[in-house]
Amino acid sequence: MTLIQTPFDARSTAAEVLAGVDLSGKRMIVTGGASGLGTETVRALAGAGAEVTVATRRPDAGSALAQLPGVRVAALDLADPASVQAFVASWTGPLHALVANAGIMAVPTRELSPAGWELQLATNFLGHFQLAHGLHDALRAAGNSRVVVVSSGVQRSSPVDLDDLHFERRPYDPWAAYGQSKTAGVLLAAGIARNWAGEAITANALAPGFIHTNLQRLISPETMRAMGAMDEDGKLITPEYYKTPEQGAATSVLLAGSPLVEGVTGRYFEDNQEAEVVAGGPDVRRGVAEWAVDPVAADRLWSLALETL
Ligand SMILES: NC(=O)c1ccc[n+]([C@@H]2O[C@H](COP(=O)([O-])OP(=O)(O)OC[C@H]3O[C@@H](n4cnc5c(N)ncnc54)[C@H](O)[C@@H]3O)[C@@H](O)[C@H]2O)c1
Repeated sequence: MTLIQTPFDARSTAAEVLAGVDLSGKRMIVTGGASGLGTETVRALAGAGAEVTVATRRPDAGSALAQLPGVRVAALDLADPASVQAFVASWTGPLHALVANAGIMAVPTRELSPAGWELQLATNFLGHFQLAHGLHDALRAAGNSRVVVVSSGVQRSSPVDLDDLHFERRPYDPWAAYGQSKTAGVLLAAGIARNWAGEAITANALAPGFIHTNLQRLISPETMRAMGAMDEDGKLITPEYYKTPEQGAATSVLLAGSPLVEGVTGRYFEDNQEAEVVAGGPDVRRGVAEWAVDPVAADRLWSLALETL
């Protein structure tokens, strides 16, 4: 399979990726759009003319973005099925792109969502699964639509344990739970590509790179120091390999709006390029793990997630 290449690289910004692209008339949703990468994703998509809904747990946090032309803010708590249902019920008309960007990382102890699911899986994967299914008709109605799943390089470290999704049988580990939820995101894109093929709905996943955002707030200082992102006095350092939020949002907007990936589906991107399939492992630095694009795992996870609807 030939990997898809674009003229952009790790340092390209979201605005650069969409330069000259006209998204007027396109209706898009960015979950978790009121902070970090989501905000830059919203800015770039709206800057290219799209009508963007910022789906956020705290609508007041999106009030500055709501001043931008074409941007509106709506309440959504992905961990709460009733909130997802209410968001879906309030949506009318077609949907051209759903950017599944919201996420939480490394919750220190095992927490459960209102439905009794492990919180990182519930937020990062199951909530987006429910949202995509609830918006399926709207995606179909657009005639040509895209689902973009913001995953992470940690998909290379953690397969999904299909027999113990919620850490009921194995000891809870904050990183294994985050990694599993991000692998599940890649499998979600694969599942949509497989199950909704023929409906003109494409789905792709991506890793944005490393970016200082609120996401790291639950990481221990020891881990931040080990990552080279904090000094001995607790001051944040920006290592060479970190991106700015504008660069971190670039691959999301490439997949949501660029004509360069028209019709592309079921793929995984890093730094604005499609990445190759690799054997997973904690020391692997690039690519998508075999277990994150395994069609059998995608189908099994799809079936398990359907049971939660
Ligand atoms: N920053 C990085 O280095 C990095 C690396 C890899 C992947 N990612 C992924 O990028 C995405 C964006 O993260 P970010 O770095 O901008 O962090 P962030 O914390 O700024 O953004 C995450 C957003 O998700 C929202 N969110 C969390 N729980 C939610 C819920 N239950 N319902 C609705 N919204 C919820 C938060 O309110 C926030 O707006 C995440 O999916 C994250 O896993 C980030």
